[in-house]
Amino acid sequence: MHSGEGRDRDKEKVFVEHCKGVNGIDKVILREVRGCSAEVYLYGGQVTSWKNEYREELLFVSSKAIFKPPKAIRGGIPICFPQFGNQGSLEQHGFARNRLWSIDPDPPPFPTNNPNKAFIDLILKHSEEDMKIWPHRYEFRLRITLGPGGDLMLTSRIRNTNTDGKSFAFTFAYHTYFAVSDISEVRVEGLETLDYLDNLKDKVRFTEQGDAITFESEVDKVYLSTPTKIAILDHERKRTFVLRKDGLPDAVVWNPWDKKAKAMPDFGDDEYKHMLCVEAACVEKPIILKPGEEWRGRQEISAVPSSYCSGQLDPRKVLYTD
Ligand SMILES: O=P(O)(O)OC[C@H]1O[C@@H](O)[C@H](O)[C@@H](O)[C@@H]1O
Repeated sequence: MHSGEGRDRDKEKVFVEHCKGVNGIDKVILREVRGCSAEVYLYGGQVTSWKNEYREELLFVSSKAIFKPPKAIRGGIPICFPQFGNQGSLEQHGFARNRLWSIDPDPPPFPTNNPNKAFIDLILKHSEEDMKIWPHRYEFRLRITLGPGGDLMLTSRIRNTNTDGKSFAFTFAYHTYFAVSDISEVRVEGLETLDYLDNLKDKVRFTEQGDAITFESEVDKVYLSTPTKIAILDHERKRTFVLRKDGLPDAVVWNPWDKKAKAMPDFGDDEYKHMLCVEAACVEKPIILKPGEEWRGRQEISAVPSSYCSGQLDPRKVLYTD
């Protein structure tokens, strides 16, 4: 090996480092030059950390999270596939979040002028065991990219590789747990006046009234056909998360509040105060793929100082223009 090649490889390592996480599970750390980073566990293909250039954690992971099959890791960005929630015959939120993913040896081409160096391609495929509960062949490719400005992008490509001519249907979510200072100081913009299914009321359909959404009790709602941008404003920390999505019409908003928190073994009693799930999802109308067809769903999240979004800018402009 030429020493130049070695140096290049060392440089690449700065952007993508393969190591071991909790319980010796394979983990990948993505880093960008300004100091931001993200961590991805191969177990679940799950992002478990996303930090800004000040090394502040932006995602919530429970102090009681269990990093061991069959439990999914409580926090970060679990992938719900091929079933969201309990709408179907599979375990809650499907099985992708508690399977061991692999590094994709043959990732699909992305635009060649892509300046991002901090990315990882993962893949999950049908196994003989899983075909007993979901009788389909598929390839699920997940690219996780940390942009130079610290934005975190997840792109999923799911292909039907059935050889028996059968289509399959699935629902999906990026179950993102945002870290917030105090849930009672948080506001979500972009979902007001929309229809939603209330999971706490037998999935009955309601219309959201009034202004931005705030939190004072348990929430478990699936907002339907939402705009592509949603903002989560954390007043106390003066931070706004902006979520952009593509191919994912719905958005789930979940906070378990005190009673449910106590009932979850892998979640601290008071931790509900410091998290909010806003999930880019496709729940109401399942995606149907014929053999050979591929679906693509993308989520991009960024964290900006709140002054950028609230007051100085018309929130409508932030949410509805690109
Ligand atoms: O405990 P789990 O399986 O990770 O699910 C957490 C929550 O996930 C949300 O997406 C669902 O809407 C809730 O109903 C559910 O309680």
